[in-house]
Formats: sequence, structure tokens, C-alpha cells
Amino acid sequence: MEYVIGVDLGTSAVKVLLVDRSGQVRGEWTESYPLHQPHSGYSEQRPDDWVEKTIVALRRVWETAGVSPESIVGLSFSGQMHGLVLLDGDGNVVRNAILWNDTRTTKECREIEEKAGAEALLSIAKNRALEGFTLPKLLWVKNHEPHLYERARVFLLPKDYVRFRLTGHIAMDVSDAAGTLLLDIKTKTWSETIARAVGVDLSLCPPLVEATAFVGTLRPDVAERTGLPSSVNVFAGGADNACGAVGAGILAEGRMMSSIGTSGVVLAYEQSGEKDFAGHVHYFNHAEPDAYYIMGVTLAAGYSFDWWKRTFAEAAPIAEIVKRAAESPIGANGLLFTPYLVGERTPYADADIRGSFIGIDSAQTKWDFARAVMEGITFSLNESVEIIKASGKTIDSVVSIGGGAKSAEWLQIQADIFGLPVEKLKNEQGPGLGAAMIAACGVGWFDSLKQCADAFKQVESVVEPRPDAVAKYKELFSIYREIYPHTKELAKRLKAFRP
Ligand SMILES: Nc1ncnc2c1ncn2[C@@H]1O[C@H](COP(=O)(O)OP(=O)(O)O)[C@@H](O)[C@H]1O
Ligand SMILES: O=C(CO)[C@@H](O)[C@H](O)COP(=O)(O)O
Repeated sequence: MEYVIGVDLGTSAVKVLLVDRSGQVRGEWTESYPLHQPHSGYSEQRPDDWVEKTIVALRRVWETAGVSPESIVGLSFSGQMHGLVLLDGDGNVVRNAILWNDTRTTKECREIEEKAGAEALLSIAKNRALEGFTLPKLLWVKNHEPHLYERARVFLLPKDYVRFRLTGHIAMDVSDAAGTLLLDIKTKTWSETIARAVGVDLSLCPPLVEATAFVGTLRPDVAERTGLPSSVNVFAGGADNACGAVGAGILAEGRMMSSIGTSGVVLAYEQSGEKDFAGHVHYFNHAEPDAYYIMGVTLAAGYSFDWWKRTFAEAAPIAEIVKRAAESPIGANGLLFTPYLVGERTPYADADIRGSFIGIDSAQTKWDFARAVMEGITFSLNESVEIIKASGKTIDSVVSIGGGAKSAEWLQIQADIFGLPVEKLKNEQGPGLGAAMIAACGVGWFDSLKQCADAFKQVESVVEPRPDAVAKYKELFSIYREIYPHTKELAKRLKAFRP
């Protein structure tokens, strides 16, 4: 029996999956690492933590599954997007990585728009300048830490850095490069026009490869530490949302996915790179060559849920919180929550907005608050569902992935708020499975990602929307939508009081 490995470098943890030829997950191992948030709006991680934890997980996954490491033939990656890793000429990290959910770069976004022009950004990079993207982070380092910027010789994204440390090869895949704001997404080349306009030297950009490309084999020291043969074929891998989409079979028009991980994402397949969504949604290259996707992002989805648990119900297991929250009625006895704990991206690109509970009543319990948090996160995702529907796509159902898909109650809330059937996958493993599928195609088990998805994807159940719940949520959603305009200015004035 042969196996491939999918490494998903998430924000909370690295998850490593061991997958056989039939798509069954035969082993999994997770290692978590900390997030550093020294100020409000800042979010960093140590790239070395990712590497060390990935190496541990790569060993533990085959040891605990009881398989021979010699039977592992391929490996690929999925990674949290946009994070800036700067390396000096010797390949050493120059500073901590600045992550996708770090929003310190509002000024740099305006600088990019001014210098490159909002229209040029939309026609070349197909996206607006948003705080989370990589180019604003690069400019932030240039503006605030010029001595570190001077030392930098190349920038990488999180999983590209881990791949570099595992194989010794520097490369960035196109699906992740699309999230830098420096890629011409139609020609799949670095944009000289944008780089020149904002004053970034193109020599900082690494060589580009497709997500499916073979990049090399394991370095001997890594092979020794992981116990894997150094002959394991390593394939580039892709952005976590692109890989999540591959794992969920979002490889044809009309397919949509919702993901509740640390972030929340609603994503739809797009065949063409020629459309203009006017920056209302992110528009990126897919992990499948010559395909695209559009998506909306809620910055704090599972992150809001974790914050609530940590702050108000630390000792309670997640399953208990979800069960008690489900006992609260639709609308949580008159309580609404907006999940803007670290600012927001879609539909409000606003780094200063913060969350709120509206309608607090003395009769409510903490479980009403838990329900309001789950509903508020889902309302936020629904803003993206609405934008994608309004773009003219016909969507019949949604595949749900990520931690949020693990609970039946949250799947029902999604079906009722989206007003669409929600598919739960058997063996739901999120983007790690997509990464393993890239490796499975790379080693020749399948001719295409689509063929692999047809073989691997198994729908466990479909949760149908309930008409009475859909009607109630429609009414609640219209109230939810009014919270942002009413709290926008208040949140700005409170900024001075934040840590
Ligand atoms: N059983 C569960 N029910 C609902 N939500 C869950 C459950 N388990 C985990 N989560 C949520 O999922 C999130 C983690 O999802 P995951 O896809 O693993 O994240 P990431 O890839 O960002 O590290 C957590 O923030 C948590 O809030
Ligand atoms: O910024 C984005 C997408 O644009 C995020 O979706 C990151 O890619 C992190 O994802 P998770 O850790 O939540 O999976």
C-alpha cells in the first residue's frame, strides 16, 4: 500500500494527513503553535515554530498510523494565505511573519492605491488593496523597519517557507501568489507595473510555480528527523482556501464552499480570469491550473467562537457549548453578534470596526450569547453568499468544511441562514485533503485534480434548510446588516482606548 501526505499549515495548528489511494485518511496528527498579538490589530507567528511543529507532525503521523515510512511516496502543502516571511541572503528569517489577520497596514493600502491606482490594481491583480494582503505588509516593513527591509533578499508565504526548509528549494505557487496583490492573475507573472509603482524591487519576488508542480525531495537532515525517505516527491501545494476547494470538489462552475476555520470563507469556482467583480470579492487563481475562484472572507469566524469560549466558558468542551447554544431559540432570545473582533474584510473592508452584542436582556443566559456568536459568524458568511449570488452564479448547494463543519447544529444554522442545502463530507479534513490530492495527482495516481476529487470526495449527509427557520433568519439578517453602519463611527472613536 502506498500513501501520500497533505500538510495543512493553519493559523491555529499544522495538521498532517496520511491518505491512501482510495482517499481514506489513514493517519492524522496536529501540532499547535502560538499567535503573537502585541497590539490590537497585530498578528504574528514565528516561522521556525511552523517548521519545528511540521517536522514533529510528519514523524508522528506515520508512527501512530503504524505504516512503513517507505510506503509514503508524495507530499504537498496547503497554507494560511498572505503572511509575509522575509528572508536574508542566507535564507534566515529577518523578522516574525506578519499574518493574514494583521490589520496594521491601512496607511500602506492607501499608499498602494494612490501610487498604483485602484483601477490598475483591479485590472492586473484583480483585487483591492486590503490590509491582510502581502504587499501592504511588505511596504509596512519598508516604512517602519527599513533596516530589516534592507536585509531582505526574498519574501515567501507561510507554507512556501516551510517547503523551502524541508526541501531547500525556494518557490511560490500561483494560487498563494494571487493573494500578495503583486501577481498579474491572468498571465500568472509578477506585475512589474505594480511593483514599480509602489517602489518594491521585483528581485524580492520568488520564482513562481503551479500548485501542482514537482519541486524536489526532502533534505537529508529533514528525512532523518521525520523518518521519511529522502526520495519522497514534494509538490508545491496551494493556498489553504484553494486546497479546501480542491478537497471539497469545488472544481466546476456552480460549486460553492463555506469554511469555518480561524477565518470564515465563502468561495465559488470561476472558470475565467477575465471578469471584473470590482473588488467586492477576492478573485484568485485556483490550485487547479488555469482555473480561478471568488471568495468573501470573515476575518474572525472560529476565532470569535474561540474568543467567546476562552473568555466566558473556558472549561466547557466545544461540543457542550454547541449543544447548549442549540437549545437557545433562533435569534438567541433577541441577541445579535457581529464578529468584527479584529476588523473585517467582506463586505466591509474596515480595519477599525469592532464586534458588538446588540439586544442584551436580563433574561438571557450565556448560552444565548454562544448561539448569538454562532449565528453572527454565519450572518457574516451570508453577506458573502449574497454577493456571490448577486454576481450571477447559480448555486444549488454549499459544501461546508473547517472546524465549524464538525457540529451538526452549526451545519443546520448555515443551511437555514444561507437558505441552501449544506453538504457535510465524510472524512472532512479541510484543506489538508486538498493538499494530499495534489500529491496524489503528482505521483501519478490520477490524471487531474477533478478525477481525484471524484474518487476521494464522499458526501456523508446533506442538511436541508427549514422554511420556517429560513424566514426568521431573513428577518434577523436584515437587522444584522444595520449594525455595521450604526457602529462604524463608534468603533473608530473607541480605537484610542484599545491596547
Ligand atoms: N466541534 C466543533 N464544532 C464547532 N466548531 C468547532 C468545532 N471544533 C473546532 N471548531 C472551530 O473551528 C476552528 C478551527 O478550525 P480549523 O479549520 O481547524 O482552523 P485553522 O485551519 O484556521 O487552524 C476553531 O476556531 C473552532 O472555533
Ligand atoms: O486570509 C485568508 C484568506 O484570504 C484566510 O482564509 C487565511 O488563508 C487563513 O485561513 P485559516 O487559518 O482560517 O484556514
